[in-house]
Amino acid sequence: MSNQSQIPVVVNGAMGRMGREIVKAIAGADDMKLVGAVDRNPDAIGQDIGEIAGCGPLEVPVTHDLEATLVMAQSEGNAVMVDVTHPAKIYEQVRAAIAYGVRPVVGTTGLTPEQIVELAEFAEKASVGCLIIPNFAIGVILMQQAALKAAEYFDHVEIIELHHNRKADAPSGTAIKTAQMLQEVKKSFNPPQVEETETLSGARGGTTEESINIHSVRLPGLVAHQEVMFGAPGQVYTLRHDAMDRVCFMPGVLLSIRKVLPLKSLLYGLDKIL
Ligand SMILES: NC(=O)C1=CN([C@@H]2O[C@H](COP(=O)(O)OP(=O)(O)OC[C@H]3O[C@@H](n4cnc5c(N)ncnc54)[C@H](OP(=O)(O)O)[C@@H]3O)[C@@H](O)[C@H]2O)C=CC1
Ligand SMILES: O=C(O)C1=N[C@H](C(=O)O)C[C@H](O)C1
Repeated sequence: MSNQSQIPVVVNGAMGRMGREIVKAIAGADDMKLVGAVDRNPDAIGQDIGEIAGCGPLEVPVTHDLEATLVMAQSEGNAVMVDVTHPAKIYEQVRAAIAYGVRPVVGTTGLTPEQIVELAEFAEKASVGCLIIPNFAIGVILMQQAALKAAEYFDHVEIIELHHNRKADAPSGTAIKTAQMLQEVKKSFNPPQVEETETLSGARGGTTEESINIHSVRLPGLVAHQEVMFGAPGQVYTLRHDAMDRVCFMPGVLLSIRKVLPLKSLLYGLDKIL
């Protein structure tokens, strides 16, 4: 495919676990070209991100200057920024990308519901497409859809998410999105059966607006896993997804890059573009 018709993509957080995998996936996609690799790691500045990611030279040096990279990407036209960084800076980074007309595909989790609403309003005003995707793995979307079906029949549900212990945010963006999706059945989950006392604070996990308890486990050795457990008298129905390798997220990342281009507003969740 000619360079002209390739989608220019910036990866923010390119040195990270997800960032490196995404760099490789873009390098292997005929219809995309990596034009920028941003990371805050000072040791990597100027190094070729292709060499770092292990897919050979791409002639894209790592930079810490997101704004300059967005300006350059804007001049390419129809550009996309994939963000896989950290909850602390994500809101400002997505706003900046929208302001420069570079369409954000946000893998970074930790945005508050209020921030998502504000970004949606900003994207709409700017007529710039934006995707916030708490989980790029198709198996997770299937698990969420199965959970939505089960929620029609079960009134009691809890979510257990398990991740590696380098994860900054808890609970996971996936667990929050799963609980939000169950709102669609319009019922109040987990009606109390007894008056509960926590003798150890947090023992029952965090409780969402939907009255769903979320429990977060962090251990080395884990990658990204989630269980949605439904209970009813005499039965327990458990749905589980295991991400064994970050490669499972890459088809969803590439799909999101392609699907964000024609959008003029913000969509939240991979299910919205399947
Ligand atoms: N949507 C999905 O399917 C998935 C989402 N994620 C999410 O993606 C994010 C990244 O995860 P992961 O790759 O495991 O994390 P890592 O810590 O491995 O990578 C994050 C990278 O971004 C860098 N970084 C942090 N803040 C900034 C910033 N403001 N600007 C530029 N670079 C920055 C980090 O540098 P340093 O090392 O110096 O901190 C690091 O190199 C998390 O929010 C995670 O929840 C992860 C997997 C799947
Ligand atoms: O930090 C991670 O690793 C992951 N984060 C996302 C989340 O918070 O849901 C997606 C996936 O679970 C991996």
